[in-house]
Amino acid sequence: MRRSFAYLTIRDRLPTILTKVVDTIHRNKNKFFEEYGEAGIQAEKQAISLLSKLRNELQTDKPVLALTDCLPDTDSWNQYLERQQRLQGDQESVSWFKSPWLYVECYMYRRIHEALLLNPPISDFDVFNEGKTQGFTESSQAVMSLCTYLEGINNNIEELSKNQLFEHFSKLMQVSLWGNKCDLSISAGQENSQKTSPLDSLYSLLPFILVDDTKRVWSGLISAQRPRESGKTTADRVDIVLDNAGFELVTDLVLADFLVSSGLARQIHFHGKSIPWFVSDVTAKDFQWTIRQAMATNHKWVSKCGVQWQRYLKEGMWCYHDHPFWTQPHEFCDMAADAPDLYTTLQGADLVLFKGDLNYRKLTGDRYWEHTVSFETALRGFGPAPLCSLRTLKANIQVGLQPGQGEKLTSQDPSWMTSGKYAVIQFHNPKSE
Ligand SMILES: O=P(O)(O)OC[C@H]1O[C@](O)(CO)[C@@H](O)[C@@H]1O
Ligand SMILES: [Mn+2]
Repeated sequence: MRRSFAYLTIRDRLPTILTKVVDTIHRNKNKFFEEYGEAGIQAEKQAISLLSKLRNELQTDKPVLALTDCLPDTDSWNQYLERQQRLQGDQESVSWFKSPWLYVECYMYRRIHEALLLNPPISDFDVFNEGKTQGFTESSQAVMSLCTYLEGINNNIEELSKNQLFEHFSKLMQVSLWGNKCDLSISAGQENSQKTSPLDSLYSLLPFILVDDTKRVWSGLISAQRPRESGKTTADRVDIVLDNAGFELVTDLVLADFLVSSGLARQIHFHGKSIPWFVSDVTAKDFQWTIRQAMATNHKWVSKCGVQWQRYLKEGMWCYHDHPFWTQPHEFCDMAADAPDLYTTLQGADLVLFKGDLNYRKLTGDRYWEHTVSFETALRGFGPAPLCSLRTLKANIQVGLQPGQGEKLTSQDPSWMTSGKYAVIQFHNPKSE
């Protein structure tokens, strides 16, 4: 694994992220003092010392330790560790550099959370909050042009033909896809916002979409349409398994708005993270903050979108959920056994959109599959509902390509799988295969 992308992530990117976390906590010392007095200062010191210890364990390849906090998922994490220890033969060998990349990377974020949880006055401090809010603020131009575009569609949505609706659907899927470039984990927390209008670049980005199943996704949604109580004929529910806050979340909200206002779906269920995760992932707080922020923006169409989104939530057309499974290291083919309630929830959807790279790694079990292996094979039975991954490539894994396509890409651009420059819109319908 030396020199591999996984190795370099653990050696370089994760310690950098931890150093930034320590720095963020330290910079907020005065705030903790103002809020909690001396207890706040003690908590700050204690959390920093736990995080420094964590960084040292990582850098010196120490064994992975059991969690000591008491969250509902603590036991499950510790059982997962025991399973790894059994698989690898002994306790010592489950260490940072000798364990699956997906596991240790998820574990690091869970340990960061533990360090705060063990220091009660500051336990709900989100160490990644600043970066996420900054990501939104710095993308304001792109947010404005996107909301203006949506207003243009919504304005005469009743008059649009099926073909015109498909064109808008396809564009907004692509916007949401490219929104995934803006994550803060790949850049180790370095600013990574969207400066220009994504709509203007869609055409020139088309050659970078390696698999584009948009038409299949569309057909799936159309075939799920039924007459509803409202008098409209729509599919019932689209679920969006969110990835990053900031610009990406806005692209997802815009897509969700379009799905509802066009009558393609009656309801949208969003799935976010219950703890701060992979630097920029959406938590309930980020979700609410983004909508409030949009409402308060001094731009007619952005604030109109914000007000509409709030109304959708209030009236139940949109709902937000989180589930501890999303912040565990499990591959999604384990979901039916390890989180049956979540699996059952997803089964109620007509379509589940999985945003981002980490979700792709979990969908495909983060294995080095041959590039020509089908998406269905890599899912290994996971298929609660028709599903689609919208992912820019940021990890050494890609399935469902044409024979020779991967080799050609490697010869043209050796970092094609990790640069975030390429993307896929990859669909699987468990019901039709
Ligand atoms: O936000 P995303 O798209 O899931 O990306 C998360 C990033 O974190 C990584 O796990 C690397 O740390 C990559 O897979 C990816 O670059
Ligand atoms: Mn992410």
